[in-house]
Amino acid sequence: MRQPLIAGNWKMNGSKSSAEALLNGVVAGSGGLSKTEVAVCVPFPYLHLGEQLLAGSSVRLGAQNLCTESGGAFTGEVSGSMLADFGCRYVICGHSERREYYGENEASIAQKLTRATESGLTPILCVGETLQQREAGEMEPVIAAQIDGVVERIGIEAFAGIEIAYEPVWAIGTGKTATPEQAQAVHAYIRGRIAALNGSIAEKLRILYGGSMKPGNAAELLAQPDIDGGLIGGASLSADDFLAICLAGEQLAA
Ligand SMILES: O=C[C@H](O)COP(=O)(O)O
Repeated sequence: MRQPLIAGNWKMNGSKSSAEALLNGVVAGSGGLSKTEVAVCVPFPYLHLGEQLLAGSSVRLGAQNLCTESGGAFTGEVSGSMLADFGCRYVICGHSERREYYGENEASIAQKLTRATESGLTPILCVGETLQQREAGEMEPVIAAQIDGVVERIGIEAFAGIEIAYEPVWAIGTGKTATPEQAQAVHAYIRGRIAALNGSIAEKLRILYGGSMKPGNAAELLAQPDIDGGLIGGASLSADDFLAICLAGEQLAA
């Protein structure tokens, strides 16, 4: 069985004091978790705080983006090696908000995945369809293109060091969650697509679900055979809610 990964994506939320309280709350409440991996992907300015407050705990630190380049004259950008320098384990790549608002596409996402792995980080590659695409019956081709566009650039072997998050855009921050059956079907589709290229990588690949996962629906989503964790937005801003989701993962992994 794949070890569940519950990763919080704080997005652009918080302040120094709320970040400190949230990090302390997650550390305090996660001490008893041994079967579930827990991570928090914080805004760049709070990485140093995260590095300090997560030290000595099992909670991993992550970031939400990185530059396509490894260093140099790229004003405003942050490199993979800088993230690693602050103790990051994970970095989110290709989140739908970055695809929509910042023009990220398979070419730039593939570069980011390469920069991340070169720096010793584990990328969390986000894929997912919009409501319009789902209703038009284009869900599978959209997801296939998002995966294939990366695979053809970086090779399937790179997926041995990558996590995937399936995030239906229509479920992000909307309170609408994919049903466990809907999510499982897409997760199985993603795993099958990878398995067609490399069965052993597909078997080990963790595919997280993201999209209004909350304490009330986490257990039934995480119980699905191809759902290996969650990428949690809104609910990760409350230590209690986030820890309740982590506990759901822990109980299922037991
Ligand atoms: O990265 C996290 C996802 O965008 C899910 O966000 P949400 O839990 O607020 O729907």
